[in-house]
Amino acid sequence: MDDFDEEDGHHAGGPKPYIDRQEQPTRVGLICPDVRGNLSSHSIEARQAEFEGLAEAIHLDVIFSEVLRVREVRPATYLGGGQVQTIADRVKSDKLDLLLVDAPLTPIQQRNLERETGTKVLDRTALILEIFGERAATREGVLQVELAHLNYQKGRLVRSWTHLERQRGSGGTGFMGGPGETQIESDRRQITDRIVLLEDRLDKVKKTRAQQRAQRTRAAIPVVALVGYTNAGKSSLFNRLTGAGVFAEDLLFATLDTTVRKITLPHGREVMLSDTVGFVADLPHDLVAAFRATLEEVTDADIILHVRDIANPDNLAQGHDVLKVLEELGVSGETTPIVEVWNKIDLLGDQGQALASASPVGRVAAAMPVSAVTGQGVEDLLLLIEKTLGEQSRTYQVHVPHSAGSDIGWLHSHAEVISRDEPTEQGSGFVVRVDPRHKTEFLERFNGRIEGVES
Ligand SMILES: Nc1nc2c(ncn2[C@@H]2O[C@H](COP(=O)(O)OP(=O)(O)OP(=O)(O)O)[C@@H](O)[C@H]2O)c(=O)[nH]1
Ligand SMILES: [Mg+2]
Repeated sequence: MDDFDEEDGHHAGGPKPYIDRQEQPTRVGLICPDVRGNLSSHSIEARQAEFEGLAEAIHLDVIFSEVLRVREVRPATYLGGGQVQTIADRVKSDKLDLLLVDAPLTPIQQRNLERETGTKVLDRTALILEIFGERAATREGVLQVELAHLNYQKGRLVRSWTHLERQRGSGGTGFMGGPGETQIESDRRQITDRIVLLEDRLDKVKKTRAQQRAQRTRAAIPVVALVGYTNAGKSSLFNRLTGAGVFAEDLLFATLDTTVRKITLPHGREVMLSDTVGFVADLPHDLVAAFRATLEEVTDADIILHVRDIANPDNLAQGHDVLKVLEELGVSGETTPIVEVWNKIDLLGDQGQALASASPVGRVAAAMPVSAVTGQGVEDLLLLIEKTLGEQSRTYQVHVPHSAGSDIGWLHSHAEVISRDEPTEQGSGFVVRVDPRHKTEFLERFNGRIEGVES
């Protein structure tokens, strides 16, 4: 793939997916604990359906999926004793390879559950990391996932699970059937070393990206970032707007890497549109942190398009989850205009009624119902993007003397030059459009030479 694999003799491609497609599919049981007093805004049905979707995202064979009422979380096993026993029986009778629990399990809970059920147990975070591990394609994605993986793994003693161990062979850093217990201590030291190494490499990746972004900023092309819950339709919309063939599928976390394409808005203005990784409820902190480099497209965006699957009954709670992740990234409706895209309106029975009762989450600049599949509303969305950008930028008339060559250069690289008068002896008059991010510098540089402003 690239040089970094040889560099340190580590395995290629970061955490290896443990599923061997030659072998039989992994038989899993899903447990969705419904904890009393839990303040989740998602309905338990939505959570369960999503958890099944996550398992299917890496093609696990879901043998059963059950909601278990938990009156009180037990520190030792999370679930109640009777429940654990029932599950253990089920593991045997259904010949399960793996149990997935939709909860944040402590390392101790995970170990005890594994011991008492006699099978490998993974929690929600581990499953999400496993999906990301399988999906990561670019060098950056691989680095980020591996870093998140290692940070998660560091605090856990991973029990060897011989069957999986045999399936996946040796040498992976994935924790599905991770290293044997005897190795753990030395592994832990290696993990820490590797974390330092990865962070260093990600820093370099970040610098490259920063340079690329700086070039775009200099070219004054605004960035419009698509964000949203996984499966909301970001990539479908991206493809419709750009004609690009980005992978879009009914699959959670279909997209992992950011893709950027230039598009032209109806009145000729160009913007960079970026498609990004989807968010999900309880996205592991380490993962958000690790993906910061990729998500810098979002933190730097001039406009955020928050894509919501308006036909999903759970979409309001999903919308709030997205705002939470954005907040972790330091982005909100206060810092960046957010336009909500209410996608999948083709799936609504009574569109008028459904949309009348829909409402934006958080502070938004505007909302636009669309269908990425039929194209309905998409043209209006482009106009809305143009208008929102226009509201932010201002048009100025400035006068620049011939001696100030560098100022003319600055205008061409940082602003949009709309027109230039015939030069006179005193210099030239320009009409330029300036984005908010360049406004301060513009006002300082052209102080005293601004002859008119229009918004
Ligand atoms: N009916 C309908 N389906 C849609 C629409 N937009 C997207 N979809 C479907 O929704 C599924 C998810 O679409 P994607 O574009 O992959 O969603 P995404 O937000 O990029 O998902 P991730 O990359 O997994 O975060 C696909 O099966 C799409 O065909 C729409 O407007 N109407
Ligand atoms: Mg996508």
